[in-house]
Amino acid sequence: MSNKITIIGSGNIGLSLANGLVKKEYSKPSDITLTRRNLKLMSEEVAAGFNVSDNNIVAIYDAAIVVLAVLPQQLKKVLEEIASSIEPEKQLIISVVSGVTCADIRKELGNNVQVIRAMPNTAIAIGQSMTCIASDNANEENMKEVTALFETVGAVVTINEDLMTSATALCACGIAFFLRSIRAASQGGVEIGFHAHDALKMAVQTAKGAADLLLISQSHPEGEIDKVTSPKGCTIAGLNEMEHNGFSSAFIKGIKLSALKAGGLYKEG
Ligand SMILES: NC(=O)C1=CN([C@@H]2O[C@H](COP(=O)(O)OP(=O)(O)OC[C@H]3O[C@@H](n4cnc5c(N)ncnc54)[C@H](O)[C@@H]3O)[C@@H](O)[C@H]2O)C=CC1
Ligand SMILES: O=C(O)[C@@H]1CCC=N1
Repeated sequence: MSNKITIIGSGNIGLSLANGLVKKEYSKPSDITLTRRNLKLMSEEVAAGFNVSDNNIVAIYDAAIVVLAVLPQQLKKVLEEIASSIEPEKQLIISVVSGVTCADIRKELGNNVQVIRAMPNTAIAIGQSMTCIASDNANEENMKEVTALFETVGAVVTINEDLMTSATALCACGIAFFLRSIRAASQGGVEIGFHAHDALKMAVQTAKGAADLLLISQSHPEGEIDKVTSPKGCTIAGLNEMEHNGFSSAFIKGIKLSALKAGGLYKEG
């Protein structure tokens, strides 16, 4: 397989992916082509050594991997544009577009094209993504290649394609949910006496410590919570107050709604 990658759609996730692959030395910037309709917005990427193009057909010409990273409502136009230029025996499609199945993509690109769906999150830019991948027709070699690609920029789990919208909600949207909870913690910190900058730093490190406790010790959140909640103590008082106000319930409901929405985006237009 050649090492050329073309990313169609250089927005938030397309650029995060490109930057992550370069940062972790999976690719050189010169092996990645980024496409966007308005190239005036790509001066930073040009300076970083990426190839840029506003012509998707030219941009995929010698790519081994074509990554689709446009919005669901922008995808049909892109697929129609590149359909006759894709070379199924030489090129693999990776789609990070939410709510669009491998079969939907093959409907436009042809049945012999191998398509792998990937759902990363924006932490891919710093090599810390949780990426779920799925395919209904890719061969083992391509699945291994794509697993290796995403493993250089975070953790990878292979799932059934019908769980892809759930993965979108839990992992891709999830970045925003955890960020908002860190922001809320820092706002609480300001109310109890810290300057905003210090409160945010303290909240971020505390969140990182909580995540690392689970990752490194392989423990369960409730087991770790039990270690913090002293009898009649201040932690259980705060935690129960949050639960009385629907903390877990709000999180669960948000994830369920995001999953519903993620599944419907392509059809809604
Ligand atoms: N932002 C995120 O955290 C994640 C997004 N996704 C998925 O990735 C896709 C992109 O999302 P974002 O990056 O957030 O959106 P975005 O709006 O930031 O990026 C889309 C990019 O595609 C470009 N574009 C539109 N039409 C084009 C065309 N015909 N040719 C070339 N470029 C074109 C736009 O100019 C824009 O730069 C969506 O389908 C989304 O569901 C998946 C995982 C995480
Ligand atoms: O909000 C969205 O629709 C995209 C998909 C997952 C993360 N961002």
